[in-house]
Amino acid sequence: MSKNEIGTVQSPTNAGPTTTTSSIADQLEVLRKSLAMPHVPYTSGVHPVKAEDLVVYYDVEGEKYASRIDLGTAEEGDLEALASACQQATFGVNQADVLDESYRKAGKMDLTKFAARFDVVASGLIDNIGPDILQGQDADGNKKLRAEMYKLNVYGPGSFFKAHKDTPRGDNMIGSLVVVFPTSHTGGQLTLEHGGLNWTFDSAAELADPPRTPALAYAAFYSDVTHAVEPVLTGHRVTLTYNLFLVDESIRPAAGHRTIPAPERALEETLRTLLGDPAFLPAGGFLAYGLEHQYPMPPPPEVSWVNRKRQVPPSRLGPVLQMLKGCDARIRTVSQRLGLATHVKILYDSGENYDYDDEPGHDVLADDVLDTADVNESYGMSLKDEIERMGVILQRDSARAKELRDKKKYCGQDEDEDDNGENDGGKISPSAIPVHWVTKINTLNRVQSQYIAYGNDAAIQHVYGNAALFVHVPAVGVDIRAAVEGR
Ligand SMILES: O=C(O)CCC(=O)C(=O)O
Ligand SMILES: [Fe+2]
Repeated sequence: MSKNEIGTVQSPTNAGPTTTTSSIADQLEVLRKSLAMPHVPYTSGVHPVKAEDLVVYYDVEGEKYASRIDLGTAEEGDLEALASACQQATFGVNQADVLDESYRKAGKMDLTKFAARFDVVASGLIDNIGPDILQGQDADGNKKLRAEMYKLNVYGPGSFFKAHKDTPRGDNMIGSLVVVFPTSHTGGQLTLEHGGLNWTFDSAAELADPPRTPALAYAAFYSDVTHAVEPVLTGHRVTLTYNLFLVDESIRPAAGHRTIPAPERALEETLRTLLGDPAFLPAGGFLAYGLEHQYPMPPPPEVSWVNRKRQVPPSRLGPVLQMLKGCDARIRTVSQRLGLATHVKILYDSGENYDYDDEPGHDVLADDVLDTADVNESYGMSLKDEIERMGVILQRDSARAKELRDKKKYCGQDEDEDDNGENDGGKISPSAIPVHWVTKINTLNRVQSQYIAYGNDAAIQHVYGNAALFVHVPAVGVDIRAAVEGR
């Protein structure tokens, strides 16, 4: 089954904005209807994990050493051993733990008795369920979902848990998460009820068909959802349960109380000064930085054609921005604090594949690796023109022009003293974006694409680009600059 998302499974039959809502009353009605949309108060699915995530170490009463079970490969005998190391599960009634096998029949292990290798954060599960459970509450970056492991449970044949709501453990508890290991069993479905609607999550069936190991089944639901575990018919159903909390990041002593290290402070101060200077990029532009660290770079994107239009997928460089390290990360952190957007982009020199004197190129900035597979110079296409068409042209500041001059010298090309590389013989487009290169671009994060070059024979050649960090500086007068200037 594909992931079942809160709020998206049931489609509204009686709601949806109308096109001719003229009065406030009409608008309020639309609002009401949208609030009355049936809402699915849980999210569930199957989550792939690493094989070692299925290992659990556990205590056995009277034994000095822990036992180990691999729940990806465990056989009945192994599972029976785990079950017999459990205590009888209780449930909460009026703040007391009650043992009643007519209400709940299952084995439990407290946190002090076992260690599970599965990590709800590192496995990505918490990130997977987060958006469904948070429903945009994290939009301002302040709210986060935190999962606290609670118990390990074993439901052998005939085990069940009748309908209940979980005992809230703290004001900020928002729900529960159940993770079901892929041990072979039937029955043990989780049934859920909320607002008069019912759902069933058959984790055993989800895990078995098609068999997807190593994987875990999971269900996360809000605290006000009544739920039950149907009787297990065969085999053992082994689960980890977690309490889910909504934590307010803004009151954590994180960013606010962090002592800003001197290099970061210095960077921030300089940037502020620059932004406050009306002569600095008055019409806006970029501050550009060579990347200090290496990151995984994507291959050229899969471009498709629909109705003769090139369909370029969204840039895959966004994730790199989340992984920046060291100095690269510092640039982004500081820029972000000043309200400036940072991007990882690819810089191409559109003249790089040519003798520079014949075809002086431009610096071309692209949002992703370029797909030049359709460029065939023997059909009269020019790689240079195509690159310039696929990106935006940047001006070359004096630092960049010098760098190119040095490179040319190094490569043994004739150097024209008058050509400072900046204006490419006056041919640079007036719309070229001004850039200040703060640190030199390098080839640590090089990307390559193929094209067909025209020579004596048409031949496959490569075109290279290099990733760098670009901080967008708005024009003087834009709010961000005004705000920064005012400090
Ligand atoms: O195992 C499940 O699916 C749910 C367990 C449960 O409801 C609980 O432990 O409170
Ligand atoms: Fe429960």
